[in-house]
Amino acid sequence: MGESARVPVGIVGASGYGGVQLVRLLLEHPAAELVYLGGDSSAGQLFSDLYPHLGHRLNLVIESIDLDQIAQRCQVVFLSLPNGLAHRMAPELLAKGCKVLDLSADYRFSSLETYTAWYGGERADQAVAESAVYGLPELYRERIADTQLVGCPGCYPTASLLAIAPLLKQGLIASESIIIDAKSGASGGGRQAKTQLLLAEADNSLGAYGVARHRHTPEIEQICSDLAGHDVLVQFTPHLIPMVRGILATVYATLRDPGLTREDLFTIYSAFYRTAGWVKILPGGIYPQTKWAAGTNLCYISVEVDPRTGRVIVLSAIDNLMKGQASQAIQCLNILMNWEEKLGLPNLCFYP
Ligand SMILES: NC(=O)C1=CN([C@@H]2O[C@H](COP(=O)(O)OP(=O)(O)OC[C@H]3O[C@@H](n4cnc5c(N)ncnc54)[C@H](OP(=O)(O)O)[C@@H]3O)[C@@H](O)[C@H]2O)C=CC1
Ligand SMILES: CC(=O)N[C@@H](CCC(=O)OP(=O)(O)O)C(=O)O
Repeated sequence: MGESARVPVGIVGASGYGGVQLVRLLLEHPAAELVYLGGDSSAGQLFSDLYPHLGHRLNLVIESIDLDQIAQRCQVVFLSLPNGLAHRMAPELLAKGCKVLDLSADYRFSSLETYTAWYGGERADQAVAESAVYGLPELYRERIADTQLVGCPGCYPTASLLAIAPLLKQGLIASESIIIDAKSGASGGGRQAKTQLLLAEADNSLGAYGVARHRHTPEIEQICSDLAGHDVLVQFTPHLIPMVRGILATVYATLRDPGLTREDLFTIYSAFYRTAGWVKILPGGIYPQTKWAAGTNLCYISVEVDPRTGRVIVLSAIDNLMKGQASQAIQCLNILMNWEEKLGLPNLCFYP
């Protein structure tokens, strides 16, 4: 593909953790050209002053937000902002012809009533929200290819939904029995200063948070309900673990047929994800480690059965900043633009 054929792309919220991952990936992307970086408190600064290790590749200044300017210069815009901001920008960018990929929660919900019940704020863009497609390619690839607005999933929902989708889609579990126990590294909380994410608070410790009320619960439930064809509630408990990157979700559910074996489920999962190059189903007895996914767009899954309890146990590991956020958004970009889905996406972890 020639240099002139590259599609101009911008990132609003470039200084954050999602932003810098997008920058890193787009600099290596053969079909996209990074032409615009936007921000708030970082506006006016050279991106390389914030992230000097990328200075040899990038000489862009972070600009304050001017939607006219962005739409004139960019064909595709990533919004990597705190929740509650994208909905003030996306409708205008869409009206001006841009394709938009929102990494926040603003466009993950088809019902704004659900969104505002969990996230608060006022919304008047129900029609735009309904036009958005949930950006989990393994489940909604065809719809992503056909939209102008992608609501990219949260990190815990990505790990959890990939773990549970084959079971729900094929009616293999009692849908009211789903329990998700998940652990995340501290980068899940973003780059802004938060006391609980200080090294002295988070190191040498493991604790749950958001118990029975985390905002990813309704997001997981929305997609589970879509897969099952009826309303599904889940029990979801996240934990903060003293590491930087990675999520491990352990999902428990009761099998409708307690005679199903680990080998049966390995076959079912392998078939379900046969066209999904980023989901790796591990052979029996091998359980995923978060570090295997670090820096990649991969999701490692293993499925186990406990014949004593009749439960299935699914383990799912991703990098929260990659498959859980930025690289999944690039995967969606590739689909949206009708490019090869693997363009610009790393598939080898950087740990030994
Ligand atoms: N971290 C993760 O693992 C995941 C995060 N997400 C979601 O992705 C989004 C981005 O997350 P993350 O990168 O972690 O967040 P960060 O806190 O690291 O970054 C937030 C970015 O938003 C910018 N920003 C804040 N307010 C404004 C504003 N008023 N106008 C323009 N820019 C603004 C900041 O710019 P400046 O520095 O210039 O003020 C910064 O670049 C969030 O919605 C998050 O919930 C989704 C999946 C995983
Ligand atoms: C460790 C940590 O704090 N994780 C974040 C994950 C946030 C995320 O994935 O983003 P959205 O808010 O866009 O859904 C949390 O639990 O809120």
